[in-house]
Amino acid sequence: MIWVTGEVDGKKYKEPFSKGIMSRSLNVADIGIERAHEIASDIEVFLIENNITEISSLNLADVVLNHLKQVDPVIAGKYKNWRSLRTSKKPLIILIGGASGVGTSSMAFELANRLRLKNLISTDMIREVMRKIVSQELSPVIHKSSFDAYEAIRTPSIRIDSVIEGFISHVDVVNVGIEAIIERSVKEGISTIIEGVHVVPGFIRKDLLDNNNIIMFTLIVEDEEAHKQRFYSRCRQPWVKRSLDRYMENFDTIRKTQNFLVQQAEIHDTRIINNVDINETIDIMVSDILEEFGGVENVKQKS
Ligand SMILES: Nc1ncnc2c1ncn2[C@@H]1O[C@H](COP(=O)(O)OP(=O)(O)OP(=O)(O)O)[C@@H](O)[C@H]1O
Ligand SMILES: O=C(O)[C@@H](CO)OP(=O)(O)O
Repeated sequence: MIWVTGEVDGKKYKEPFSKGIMSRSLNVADIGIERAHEIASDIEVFLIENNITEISSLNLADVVLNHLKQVDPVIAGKYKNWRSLRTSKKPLIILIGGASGVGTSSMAFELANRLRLKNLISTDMIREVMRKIVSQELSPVIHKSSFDAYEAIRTPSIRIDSVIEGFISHVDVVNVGIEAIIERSVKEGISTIIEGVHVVPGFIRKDLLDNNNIIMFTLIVEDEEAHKQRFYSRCRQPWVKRSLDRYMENFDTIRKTQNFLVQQAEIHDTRIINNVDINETIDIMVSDILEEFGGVENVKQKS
């Protein structure tokens, strides 16, 4: 038996070496699960051949890194960035925005799984709480959806497009909750993913962005038909109660909000991902995160 020792919050731990745990950790570095299993097996063989029956997690990470440097320097760089990120004192805050139906919830869930992050918050849930606190009279827009909030605007529309006017008013209210979640996550030191239509480039307070490990992505579905299919696909899931008709009736305004999000992302230099292939979307986000916060070295894919 090989034992791995470590310390978390001042408490020492000792657990059996597990190839499964190591594979999941390697997979975060964008290695791919099959390759990760192979490398985990190689590491186990190395430990056995060197009669290592107990090793600290930090020394084990060095063993893995030295092995990866021989196997593939690009992967070694990604693993090094991931370790640097994992041991960072600052929590990682990931914000995933996108128009209704583009896949922010699904991608956030996949990313949380890949990065082994436990804190995942939907802006729809933040809005639901706010709807209980803020009355219809005080803020009619919060009681609507992002794409039909314009129907609740009381003040005369001063912008070119009332749909965007309504979207901005709606998001502005939910944004108070988003910033509160960011502040709490930073205060508690908990890495968090926040996802939903209310994550808009340029709407988050600059001091929050500048002082923390925060990265934002804007997901889109470029192709209109593919975007429509997302609503069909979601409504086929038995537990989904949201009616397909409502999204189809409002599809044009949903597309208008997507165009606005793209404009905002371009102005604020936010990564836009055309969310077509789940694995590609996740790989892009993981790669950006490792490069942005791994900090140790920029890892360029082999050409
Ligand atoms: N990259 C993808 N490829 C194929 N299907 C996807 C992809 N991403 C999401 N989907 C599917 O599209 C549907 C909508 O995804 P999801 O509910 O995550 O969208 P959303 O952006 O969270 O929507 P809303 O903001 O309205 O809740 C789901 O059925 C999901 O499985
Ligand atoms: O406001 C919206 O655009 C969507 C986002 O998920 O919420 P709902 O489906 O509740 O309208």
